[in-house]
Amino acid sequence: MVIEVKGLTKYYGKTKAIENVSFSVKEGEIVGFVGPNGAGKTTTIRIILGLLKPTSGKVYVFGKDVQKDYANINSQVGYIPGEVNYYPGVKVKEFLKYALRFHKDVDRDYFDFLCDMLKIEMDKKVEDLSLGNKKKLAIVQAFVHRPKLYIFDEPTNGLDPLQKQLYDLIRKERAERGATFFFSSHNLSEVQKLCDRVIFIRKGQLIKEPSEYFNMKKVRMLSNSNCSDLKNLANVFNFKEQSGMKEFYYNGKINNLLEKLKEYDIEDLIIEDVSLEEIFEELYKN
Ligand SMILES: Nc1ncnc2c1ncn2[C@@H]1O[C@H](COP(=O)(O)OP(=O)(O)OP(=O)(O)O)[C@@H](O)[C@H]1O
Repeated sequence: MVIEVKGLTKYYGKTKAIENVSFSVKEGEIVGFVGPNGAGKTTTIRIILGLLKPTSGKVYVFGKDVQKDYANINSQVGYIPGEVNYYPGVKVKEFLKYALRFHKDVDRDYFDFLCDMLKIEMDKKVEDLSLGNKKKLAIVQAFVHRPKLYIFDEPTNGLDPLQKQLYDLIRKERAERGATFFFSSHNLSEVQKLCDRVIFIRKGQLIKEPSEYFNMKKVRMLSNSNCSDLKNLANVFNFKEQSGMKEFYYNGKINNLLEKLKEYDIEDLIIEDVSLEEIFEELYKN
């Protein structure tokens, strides 16, 4: 395992931020960490990086305890924080020169490649950069030493054009070097495009086994039959009916559903995939 989080709990004074959070991330995986504002994503990420102490629980990165060994571990991690703040009065090129000094043996060709790809404007002052361009500097910082593990806290935050560039880089690093990625987002469609797996967090606790919802279908049918016993079919959720239009979610075997539907006189039927957003909303509602 590249990341192992075991029973993490963190209180800020009396405020409980996360409670008994456990999960792991394997080598070469791209894992999304998704939850609404205040769910506990940043807290979890900061503990994984050794920047915050948990109230209880343990985190192992590359098999090492982050509380004891974070300096060693962090040299193999690329991190993009949620908020990027830089010293004012410095030019981009000066800042990057300084940032590179933290790493041994930086591959200059790869550095040039990153700066070209992201169209970094070397002669601008850091404080004059737009938020998107500041984030680009954070991306260069995170990727330049080609670490084995990347941890990002809301890396693109609604910055659409940047998202594509970042995702291209992520795919390249995984394909060429088997790198591992763990990143938080509240944008589910963003995560859906890229991740092998998503871990959901809400009010400081993981939502168990959300993957079972990934095959959820939305069924809409027009029928004047009385279909109210559909509510009792296994794996039917949120059955709603308005005049002849019936709508529900279904999470079971399609054959079982079709078998049941034969009992009704149906004028029209649509069975479609449900977006992660919608699944998420349904999960949260319940
Ligand atoms: N330094 C702090 N002191 C007190 N409470 C805090 C502190 N940092 C976070 N919290 C609280 O802990 C909870 C989890 O916050 P956290 O920032 O980890 O969530 P998040 O999922 O990253 O949210 P967001 O997406 O809004 O950044 C929230 O209730 C937040 O108000």
